[in-house]
Amino acid sequence: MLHQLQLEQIACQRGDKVLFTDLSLTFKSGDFVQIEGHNGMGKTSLLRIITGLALPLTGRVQWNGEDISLCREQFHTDLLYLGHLSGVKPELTAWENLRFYQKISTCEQSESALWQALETVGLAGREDIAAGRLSAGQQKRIGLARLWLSQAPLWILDEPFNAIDKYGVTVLTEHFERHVKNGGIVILTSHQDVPSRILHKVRLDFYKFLE
Ligand SMILES: Nc1ncnc2c1ncn2[C@@H]1O[C@H](COP(=O)(O)OP(=O)(O)OP(=O)(O)O)[C@@H](O)[C@H]1O
Repeated sequence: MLHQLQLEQIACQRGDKVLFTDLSLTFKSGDFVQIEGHNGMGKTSLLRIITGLALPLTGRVQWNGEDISLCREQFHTDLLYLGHLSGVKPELTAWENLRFYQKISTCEQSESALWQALETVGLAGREDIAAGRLSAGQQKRIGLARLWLSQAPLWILDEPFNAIDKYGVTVLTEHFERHVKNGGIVILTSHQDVPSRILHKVRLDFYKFLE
């Protein structure tokens, strides 16, 4: 199935400040997109609007032709959002964190897939240590391991490469490319260069609100 995410004339306000206006974009199956912009430009705010976690000042977000507020359940089945903190619970081990994710989402449910995901992100052998006692990069990898379990077509990722080493960035990027080649959509923010030839960039500065 082909998917489409459409942003129509989005304006975003945080506090008393309008960050950007008139943002209209369409993302389709096969799109791998990086949202670019300086610190504080509104990248995280935009991702939160796209996921439905925040409301735009004006405009609307549509998933497969329907407003996301009207197809909430389907949209959340189709979406994997990893925010800055990736939702990792520090008191649970890597294994328990992923098991919890399997329980609460429509994703690959088998235990062998869980072990494979841990192995792929380099956490095999550390699966029984509480996440809070792992390094920042290892904690980040627990969150990212979900990308190897997820069956959601739409991946929205806020700074997925933060704290990830160079080899990890390559492995992740290849995984994103595979996902979009299989009909998925990947939208991410990153302050570092993403080593992909199929990546498109959207500069948020172009939509900056000018007072
Ligand atoms: N809870 C909040 N209340 C009011 N203003 C906020 C809040 N959170 C963020 N902001 C402001 O909104 C603006 C955009 O923040 P946002 O986190 O979306 O930027 P960003 O582009 O993702 O930044 P960075 O590159 O530093 O991660 C910033 O100026 C910030 O101060």
